[in-house]
Amino acid sequence: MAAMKQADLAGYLNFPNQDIALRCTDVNVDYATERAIFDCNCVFPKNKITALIGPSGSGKSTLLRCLNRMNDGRAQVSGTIDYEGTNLNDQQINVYQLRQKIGMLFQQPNPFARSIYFNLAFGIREHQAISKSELEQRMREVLEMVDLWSEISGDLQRHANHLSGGQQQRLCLARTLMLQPDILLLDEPASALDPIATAKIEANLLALKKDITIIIVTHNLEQAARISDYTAFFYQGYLVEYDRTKHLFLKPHQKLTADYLAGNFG
Ligand SMILES: Nc1ncnc2c1ncn2[C@@H]1O[C@H](COP(=O)(O)OP(=O)(O)OP(=O)(O)O)[C@@H](O)[C@H]1O
Repeated sequence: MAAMKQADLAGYLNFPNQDIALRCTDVNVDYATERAIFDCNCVFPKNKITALIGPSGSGKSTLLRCLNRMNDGRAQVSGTIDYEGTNLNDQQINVYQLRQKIGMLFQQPNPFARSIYFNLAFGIREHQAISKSELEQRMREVLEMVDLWSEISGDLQRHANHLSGGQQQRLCLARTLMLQPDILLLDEPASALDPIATAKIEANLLALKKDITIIIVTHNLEQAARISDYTAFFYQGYLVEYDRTKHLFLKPHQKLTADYLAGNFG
């Protein structure tokens, strides 16, 4: 299989830099025993939601993890990942600072086993000097963004483990937002949640994209169709097709994409 033809991608790769949050050029990722991403060229437009879809093992999470250096120590990444004129694959990059700007949310909610207050305060206090009143103002703002403020009646001392799974995931989202990221990477953030909790996370993401670029790995094709602006379809480590979501879902160019969307394999 060959990587998606440059001609098919040309329109997107030519997006002007000011509209692009991240641009991958010739990215390859090697684990000790296998290559997981082959010659990936793609862009992630600013203030849009891009979904990464594809069958299990197609490389979606591997590529996502390249975008904030989560593959360090586990895989060899080559190629360029341009973020604001810097190659974030450059070993000189301060990864700690990078992850403030490019935050990540995982499949399982993973709050610290402490209060909501601690969860929200911890990261930002590590990164910057902030007064108590500013801190608490920002806590309220992010909890409102994820619709948790009213649900917890403003009780920041409540233990995070006493929240429902969906509330814990929204708390983790709020924790990431405390650092005011430019980009959010989400690896199946709703797959452990029920439909109501999933709908709340999706509504949060749609509201957040006015300020933040969002890249989401999802197995849920309906979710990708509902919330994303662009979709990238991966198969066996290759980017097979990338397009506006409605085009890719309604009129895929590649037979492989059409077969996957039709449920012929997965
Ligand atoms: N830490 C690792 N060490 C070695 N190989 C790995 C590692 N993580 C992933 N792989 C391999 O890389 C390939 C891509 O895996 P990846 O998890 O990126 O796929 P995926 O599309 O996200 O799959 P899923 O949808 O099941 O999460 C697979 O063949 C997988 O076995």
